[in-house]
Amino acid sequence: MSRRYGTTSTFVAPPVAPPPPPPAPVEIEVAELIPETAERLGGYTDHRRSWMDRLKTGLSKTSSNLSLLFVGAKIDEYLYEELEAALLMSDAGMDATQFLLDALRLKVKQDKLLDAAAVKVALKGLMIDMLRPLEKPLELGRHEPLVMMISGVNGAGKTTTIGKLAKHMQAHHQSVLLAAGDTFRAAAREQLMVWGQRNGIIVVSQASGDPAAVAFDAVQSGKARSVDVVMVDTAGRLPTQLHLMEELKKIKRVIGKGMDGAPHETLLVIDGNTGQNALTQVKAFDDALGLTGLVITKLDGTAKGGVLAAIARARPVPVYFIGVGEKIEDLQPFNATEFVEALLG
Ligand SMILES: Nc1nc2c(ncn2[C@@H]2O[C@H](COP(=O)(O)OP(=O)(O)OP(=O)(O)O)[C@@H](O)[C@H]2O)c(=O)[nH]1
Repeated sequence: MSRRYGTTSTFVAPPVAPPPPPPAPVEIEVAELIPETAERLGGYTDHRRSWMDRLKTGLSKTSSNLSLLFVGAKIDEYLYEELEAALLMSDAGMDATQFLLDALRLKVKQDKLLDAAAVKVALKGLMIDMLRPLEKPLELGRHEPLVMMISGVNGAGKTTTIGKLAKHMQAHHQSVLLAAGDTFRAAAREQLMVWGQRNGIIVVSQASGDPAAVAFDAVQSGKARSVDVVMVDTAGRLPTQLHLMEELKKIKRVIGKGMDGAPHETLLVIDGNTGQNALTQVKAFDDALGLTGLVITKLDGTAKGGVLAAIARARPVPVYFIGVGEKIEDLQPFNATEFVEALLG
C-alpha cells in the first residue's frame, strides 16, 4: 500500500519501537553524518510547531528584508519599489518579482486595500499560489524497493540529506539500503558506511569505484533483501562538467537495468545559498536526468530563500524537502503555506 511521506498527517511518526542496541564500536574515526539530538530521541511531539519555529528562525535572513517593509508603511509607489528590491535581493528573480508585483497592484486596486497589513496578507496569498505547484509529498511504498537517485553539485548536502531521509524513513517503518555511489571521495564512502553501521542501515559500497556498478549492486541487493527504499548517493559535480553529467546519465540507465522503471525518484539536492544559480542547476540536471524532485538545503544560512519563487516560475520541479539546519529534524517536507508564513510572518 502506498503511503504519502510529506503530508502533515503522515509525517508525524507514530511511536516506534526502541532502536536495536548499537553495533560494536568501529575503528575508523569519522565525523557524524548527522548530529544526534535530544529532541530527536524525545520523539515527534509538537512536531509541526517546533518545525515552524525552526523554519522561521532558519528563514530569518530572507524574511527580515521582506516583512519589515510593511511595518507602518503607506501604500504608495515607494512601497512597491521597496518590495521589488527586497524580492530581487532574495533571489526571486526578475520574472517572479514582476509577476508578484503586477498581481499585487491589481489585487490592491480590486479589493480596495487601504493599509499595509492587508497588502501583506494579499502578498502572502499570491506567494502561496505561486509556490503551491512545488508542493508534492514523496510517496513511499509504490515499488519494492522504491529506488531513489540523488545528485547535486559538490557540497550541496547530498550525503547528509540521504542520512536524514534514511532516519525519517526508518521512523516511518521503512527499511532502507544505501548505495555509496560517491566513489570519487573515499572519505564520503567511509562516512556513509560507518554511519550505516551505527544506524542499522545496509550500505553497499565498492573500494574501486564505478558508481554505476555500485548503484546496480545496490538495486540487486535491495530487491534480494526486500527492502522498502534504496537510495543511491552520487559524487558532486557541476553541470558544466559534461563528462560527469554523462556519467550521471549512465548511472541512471544502469539503475534501470537493475530494475524496470527505476530510479523511481531522481532528486537534485541544491544548496539554498546558491540563489539564482540554483535555477541554472535545476535546468541543467533536469535536462540531463529528468528530475522528479528537489531538496533545497541550507536555507538557514542565506538571504536568498526567494529562489523557490524563481524555480516555481521557470522550472517547477517539485520541492520534496527543505533544510534549515544540520539536525535530522531540520529537514522537512516543503509546504508552501508554512514557507510563506515563516517568510512573511
Ligand atoms: N546549515 C546547514 N548545513 C547543512 C544543511 N544541509 C547540509 N548541511 C551541511 O553541509 C555540509 C555538506 O554536506 P554534504 O552532505 O557532505 O554534501 P555533499 O553534497 O554530499 O558533498 P560532496 O560529497 O562533496 O559532493 C555538511 O557540513 C552538512 O552538515 C542545512 O540545511 N543547513
